[in-house]
Amino acid sequence: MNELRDLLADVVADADAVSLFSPNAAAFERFEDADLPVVVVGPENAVDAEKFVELPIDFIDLEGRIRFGIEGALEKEFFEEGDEVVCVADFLGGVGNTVARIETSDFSPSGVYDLFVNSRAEPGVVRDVFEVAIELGKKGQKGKPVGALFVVGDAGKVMNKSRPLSYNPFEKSHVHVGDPIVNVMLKEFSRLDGAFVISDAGKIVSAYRYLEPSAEGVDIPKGLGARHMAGGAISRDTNATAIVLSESDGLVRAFKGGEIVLEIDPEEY
Ligand SMILES: Nc1ncnc2c1ncn2[C@@H]1O[C@H](COP(=O)(O)OP(=O)(O)OP(=O)(O)O)[C@@H](O)[C@H]1O
Ligand SMILES: [Mn+2]
Repeated sequence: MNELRDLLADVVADADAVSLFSPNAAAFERFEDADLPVVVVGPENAVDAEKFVELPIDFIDLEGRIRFGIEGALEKEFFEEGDEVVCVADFLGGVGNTVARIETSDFSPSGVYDLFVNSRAEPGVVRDVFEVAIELGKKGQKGKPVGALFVVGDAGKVMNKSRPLSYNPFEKSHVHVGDPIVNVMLKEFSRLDGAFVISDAGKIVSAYRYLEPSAEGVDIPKGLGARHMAGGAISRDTNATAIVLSESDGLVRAFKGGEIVLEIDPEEY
């Protein structure tokens, strides 16, 4: 099939770099002597690659994974702006079955890499909160869909721009996201109104906060209500990241600088 070979040759012609997504050792070895930079993107650096971008969460959709990898590699200066990058990825259960050419000059960053790596809060904290939100979205609360709003990082300022709706069950405790017991507590309290406030280091500062940020200049998609507006606005008015689970459409969205930077369907996890 020369036609197919030609087609693939066009896709990879004059590439400036290669990016391997979730590679196995065999796939990586094939590129060992390549004269192009090879960037590995995955949950861990199993092949000991020199150029590596860590995936903080398991992006199920290929676009999410590729976006994160490209944004991370650009940020780490593994690629230069304008490079043409060939990505090799696993798709629909296949291994190394997908080749995509990305022109980084036409690529507008979604901010997803920034969300995890350059947030005020520690990357592991953002990831842990994301995971709680996804799990909550999957299971709901006793089978019923549930919504929740987590405000992560810059907690002092967030507290100043909010007020309590009820007594704070975390008042005197020193608990952190990621502890298994805390995940149970967060899920339990998510039935109640308001937002959770979490510090840069992952300490749960408060539950039941009613956020009162300035919403000026915040533009969220039509159809999303007060919870999302509050999340978007607090992420603009402070350096916090807001992670919002919608009770009505079941999606988890992350806001930074007033913008949605990531939207995930927990059912696909
Ligand atoms: N300013 C706020 N601060 C904290 N929590 C808020 C604020 N506004 C709304 N909420 C919480 O969000 C809940 C749902 O509100 P609303 O339905 O307007 O939001 P929404 O964006 O449509 O979210 P959902 O998709 O979950 O319905 C409220 O019951 C309340 O607990
Ligand atoms: Mn609503």
